[in-house]
Amino acid sequence: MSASCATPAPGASLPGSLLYDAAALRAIEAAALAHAGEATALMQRAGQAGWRTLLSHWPQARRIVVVCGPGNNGGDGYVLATQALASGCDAVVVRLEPHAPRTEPSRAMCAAFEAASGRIEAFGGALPPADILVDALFGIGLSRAPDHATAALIDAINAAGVPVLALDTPSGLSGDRGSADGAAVRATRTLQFLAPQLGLQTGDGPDHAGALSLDVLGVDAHCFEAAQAQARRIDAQDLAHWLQPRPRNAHKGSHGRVLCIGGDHGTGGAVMLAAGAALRAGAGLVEVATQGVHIAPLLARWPEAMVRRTDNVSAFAGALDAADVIALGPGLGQGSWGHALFDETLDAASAADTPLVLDADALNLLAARPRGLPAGAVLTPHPGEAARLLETDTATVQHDRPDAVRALAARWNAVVVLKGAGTLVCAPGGLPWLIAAGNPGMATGGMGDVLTGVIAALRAQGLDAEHAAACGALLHAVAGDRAARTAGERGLLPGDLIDVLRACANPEPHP
Ligand SMILES: NC(=O)C1=CN([C@@H]2O[C@H](COP(=O)(O)OP(=O)(O)OC[C@H]3O[C@@H](n4cnc5c(N)ncnc54)[C@H](OP(=O)(O)O)[C@@H]3O)[C@@H](O)[C@H]2O)[C@@H](O)CC1
Ligand SMILES: [K+]
Repeated sequence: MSASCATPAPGASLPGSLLYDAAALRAIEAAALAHAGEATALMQRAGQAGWRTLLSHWPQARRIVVVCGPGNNGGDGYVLATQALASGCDAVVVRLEPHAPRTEPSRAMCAAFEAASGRIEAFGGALPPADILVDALFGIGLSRAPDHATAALIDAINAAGVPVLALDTPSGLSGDRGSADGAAVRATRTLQFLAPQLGLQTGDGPDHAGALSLDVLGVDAHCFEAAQAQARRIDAQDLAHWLQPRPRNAHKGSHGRVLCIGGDHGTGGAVMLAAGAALRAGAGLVEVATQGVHIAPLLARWPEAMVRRTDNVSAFAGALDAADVIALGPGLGQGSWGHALFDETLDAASAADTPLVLDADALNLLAARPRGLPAGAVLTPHPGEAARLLETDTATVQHDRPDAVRALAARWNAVVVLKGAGTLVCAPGGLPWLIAAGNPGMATGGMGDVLTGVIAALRAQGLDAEHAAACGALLHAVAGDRAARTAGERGLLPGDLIDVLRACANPEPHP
């Protein structure tokens, strides 16, 4: 294999930024309190940051309704409401009877609000008229699904038809897992405190959190050393880290040879998409092993590809030997043809240690007939395939995507790309990568085939399995966003991504 993309040397700095969970935030908070003293000081800063955020995004708002819960998240809300009053706005706190403040600092902030003649209303089924709602019900202290009365309050927030600013976390959503066990606020914007939470950026997180802001509350940088990160977030800016300009004396052999295997009768388009994506993502040579009936249309679309008919399985042994990377699965099916190709390919790849990218039916076949994989394999399941690979159900995977991707990587000793909103990529025992790009237009048949081709092409160009998977998932998502910018998300096709892949795969180098 060649090296036209760069895998960072061990210890080299990695792109992106870190994401955390509630335990990490507690550790940062403890370090900050040990350093700076009082909890009320941090709460003051949090509420003031909330007020600044509200003012900068909704400067016209005059009627401000703050929904406060019983903990310190509620305390932040009382500070914000007090600030709003001081600025001449009409600020009202709404809360459930059992949600009177329970912590020392939130009691103090509630008392300060009342001392400033702030009004507190008990929620009786309807919220007062508002230009904006502030969600200060629960933050990182959410410990269970909201009960009936709390769910009614959350439903009223979501039904109010005005912008919602959530403090720290949209109430009801787990900032660790990216899922909700019951009712959860759908915010227009969420202002996170201290450090960004992983759960706001994967699964249901983006739909509930809305736009994201962060305020570190003036906490000293060393306080963050105590916190264990849960993921590394990468976005479009980070592509240039891996996709450097090519050396001037490169030749096609420098960029590796990808073999795409799949396309049973009726699903030939899948392997064509994978091959086209591999070509556009920069593979030096792309060969396709498929049913003979697909060869003519494939060559009409991609004359650059080499083809191998596989009506007879033994006919493509030479292609297996020659490949630097094998992409197995697009359109493979689970019939006898697919089974035979699956077995033959895994045997050959294991014997020769050829890097594999497995998708679609290759994953279903693997789940049905578990076997060891050669080192450095990449699996790209959607949540349903992930559930089969973990012998669980899709809801369980989506309930805790970070846990699922770590478990998959450990179970299969492979790099795993768990697709869906906030795609996660994880190597065995590694820190997951969070792909901060992509859009719901990409939830269309064939998008996964494009991803498979992209990852295989990057692997062929010299990235190791983890970096090929992370960079490939990012490149795929960035291409999806670029294609959607032209004419919208609805109706976006995998072929639209392939059309823009080349432009995305050649980012401007960092200065
Ligand atoms: N980290 C920091 O440095 C800073 C943190 N700050 C802020 O503090 C927040 C964390 O505060 P927190 O620990 O008091 O937790 P919080 O989210 O208010 O909720 C806990 C309360 O809710 C209750 N409760 C939970 N679930 C419930 C349910 N389903 N239904 C009903 N009740 C439920 C729970 O009751 P319990 O589980 O104990 O019965 C408890 O009473 C953080 O997100 C940030 O906004 C900033 O002030 C400054 C810097
Ligand atoms: K909240």
